[in-house]
Amino acid sequence: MGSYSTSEVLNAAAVGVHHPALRLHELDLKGSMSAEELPTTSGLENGHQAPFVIGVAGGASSGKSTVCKMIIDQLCDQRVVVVTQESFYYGLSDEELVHVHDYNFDHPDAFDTDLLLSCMEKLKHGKAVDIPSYDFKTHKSISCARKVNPSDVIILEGILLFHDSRVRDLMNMKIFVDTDADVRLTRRIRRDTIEKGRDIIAVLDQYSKFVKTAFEDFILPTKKYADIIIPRGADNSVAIDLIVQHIRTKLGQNDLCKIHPNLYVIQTTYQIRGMHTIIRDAATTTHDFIFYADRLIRLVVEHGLGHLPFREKQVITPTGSVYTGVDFSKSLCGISVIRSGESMENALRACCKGIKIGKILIHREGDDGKQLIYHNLPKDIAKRHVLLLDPILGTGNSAVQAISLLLEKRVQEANIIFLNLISAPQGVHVVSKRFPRVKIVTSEIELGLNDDFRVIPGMGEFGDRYFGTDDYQSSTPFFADDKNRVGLL
Ligand SMILES: O=P(O)(O)OC[C@H]1O[C@H](OP(=O)(O)OP(=O)(O)O)[C@H](O)[C@@H]1O
Ligand SMILES: O=c1cc[nH]c(=O)[nH]1
Repeated sequence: MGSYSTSEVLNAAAVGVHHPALRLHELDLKGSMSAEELPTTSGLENGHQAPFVIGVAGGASSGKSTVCKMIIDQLCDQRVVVVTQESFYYGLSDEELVHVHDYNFDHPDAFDTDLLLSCMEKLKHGKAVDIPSYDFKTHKSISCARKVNPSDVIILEGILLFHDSRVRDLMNMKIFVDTDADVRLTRRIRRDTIEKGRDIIAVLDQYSKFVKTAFEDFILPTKKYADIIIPRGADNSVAIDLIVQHIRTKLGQNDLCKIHPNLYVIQTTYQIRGMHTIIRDAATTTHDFIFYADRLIRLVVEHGLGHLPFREKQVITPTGSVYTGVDFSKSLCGISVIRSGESMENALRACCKGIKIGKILIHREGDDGKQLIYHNLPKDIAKRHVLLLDPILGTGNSAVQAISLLLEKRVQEANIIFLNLISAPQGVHVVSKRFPRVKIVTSEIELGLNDDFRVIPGMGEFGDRYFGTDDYQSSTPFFADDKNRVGLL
């Protein structure tokens, strides 16, 4: 870790001052989103938003893959895929194999760049692709070896990625990992002799014959195309933090919490991403959908409860010691928005013994209009903190109807915590603008809404999938014996 803080470097960059932690060429640091620039339907094509493509180039053993890994780890709440240029090595012919030591693997002609371009074109248009794999032992290419799905962020990594202008043109951000030649050579010797068991003379021979000259002739000249040059590669964590901040800004998701301080997105983990992957998959059975939605709901409910006020409380432990803790808030209730919100009642009951739960029914008229048609709320609701339950925040119309009713019943705006599984930025914007003191707790922020006002990527019609009333899963049994799970409509 260098001795510079991220904000120090950002400030330096923002006012155009050179900072030694990174060299900025064209990085647009003024790109943070205002509320008006939040993703809208028009920014999305058939529900697909073009991925952010990052190119990471630099000499062999410069630490490119470690830089990529650090970026991926920090972007763990985004869908990120890495595509390596090495996957696009041409396989060697029998004749080339005989003279493999004379083959220049560091030359631009060693790569099937046309195939790389066609794969990237598909990924950029939101289509899954089959990527080849190159076997470093046999020097053969295996076509269609790995399926890569479209993602929010695509990282392209390789020594010669900036050599071909068509490949460069694919990239939203170009990073050059600039590591000293002696460090690269030392790493190469260590990797090839210790990890690959190769003879040191052969390694040095290849280095001086091909690797060094290719770096000077083809790789180094492409450094000028980089937007960001990272000195010291993966050791430069300040530069990597900055890059991640910039990507987040461009994706426009993290900023939502800055624009709306009432929005709380639960800290993601790979477990949470895994659960989301299952419930978002159209092929998931009703049984699995319920199981994983329930797990996620429980996490959101627990997180939401953490926003309730508390009083300090001391207890005596079995060892006779004093434990200073807190006492749960007692005056609360849940209000579920029929019917999808009812799926969240069990989790709330499991966390808050004996909690009162009221209901609100909002009727959807057409695709956008909503009308409140029924409610049954605790009589003393005005004195309570209210956990409003509805797994989907889309346009925000239903939430606005529900919250308006609660305010009519004299619930304090600051006493409302709206719990949901997924929130579209549009809904967050609408609810927060109208009710800035209502807290919104969610597990993921979505890309936006489609032309039918459905959340995308979303999970389809939540109520139908949870209560088993959707067409494509109608043969799957659901919990007809559980009155909470048979919708009330
Ligand atoms: O933010 P909005 O655009 O208003 O969308 C969100 C609403 O849509 C869903 O209910 P839906 O109307 O699908 O009814 P259901 O729960 O009965 O299936 C969801 O449970 C919300 O209530
Ligand atoms: O995408 C959406 C929008 C509203 N309600 C849902 O269940 N899904």
